[in-house]
Amino acid sequence: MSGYITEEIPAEELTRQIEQARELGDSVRRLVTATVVTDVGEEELAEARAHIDAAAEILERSRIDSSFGLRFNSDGRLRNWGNAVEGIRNPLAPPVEFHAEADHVWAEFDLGPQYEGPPGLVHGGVIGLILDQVLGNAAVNAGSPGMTGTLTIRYRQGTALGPIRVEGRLDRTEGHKSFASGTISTADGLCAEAEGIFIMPRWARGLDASRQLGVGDA
Ligand SMILES: CCCCCCCCCCCC(=O)SCCNC(=O)CCNC(=O)[C@H](O)C(C)(C)COP(=O)(O)OP(=O)(O)OC[C@H]1O[C@@H](n2cnc3c(N)ncnc32)[C@H](O)[C@@H]1OP(=O)(O)O
Repeated sequence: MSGYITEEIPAEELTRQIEQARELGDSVRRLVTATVVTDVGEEELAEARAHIDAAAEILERSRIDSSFGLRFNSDGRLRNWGNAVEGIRNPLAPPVEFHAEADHVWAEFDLGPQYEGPPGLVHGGVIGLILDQVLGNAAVNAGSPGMTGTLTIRYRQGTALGPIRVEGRLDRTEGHKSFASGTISTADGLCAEAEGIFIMPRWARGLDASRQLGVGDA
């Protein structure tokens, strides 16, 4: 399967690259938020756009031919910088930093105005995106990774934009299938709950366990 890449970047250099990636992602995330809520006049919009286009031209001077993929470094670190939920260099990702406990994974983070669906509330698709990842990570954390086969979401109440908490856990496994569940909540209480079936695909069943993870730690 393409997109799974092995690298040998010296540890110190990789640490520096990770810092730079986070900084770049954070700067563009700030830009995305500012773009949604800006109220400046026509002249300032034109000025900002010229700067943004100039920055894009610099970044485009050299680029990889595909998406970022999943990169395994020789020191054991994994990079999934393009991941839509936790990719540090992906400005579409919040990004979410998951914490792994013995029996569940969790994260707390803010969803800004770029994630709006109904006015003031998080878009339902964004909720699905986040629940997919947290349930998937719960399966990974429990040692039973897989790709999403089925994801069922119950939206209990609107999720206000701002701080949220997500949790996921592996409930049971059955052959190549992992059954996981999880929630999204805010200060208003439980907002959405999900159940998912994560399946180790046929093509991955013979691979080394580290190659089946599909999530990065950087
Ligand atoms: C490398 C890891 C990355 C790990 C990635 C970790 C990160 C997770 C977070 C991100 C998650 C994603 O976004 S993943 C991206 C979104 N998902 C996808 O693109 C998946 C697309 N679908 C597929 O690739 C495939 O259909 C699979 C992998 C779901 C299943 O195909 P398969 O590999 O051929 O499996 P197969 O042998 O037929 O079936 C195995 C068992 O699962 C059942 N089964 C098959 N499909 C489904 C289904 N949709 N929902 C329920 N159950 C199903 C079968 O009945 C069978 O049960 P039995 O007879 O054994 O009882």
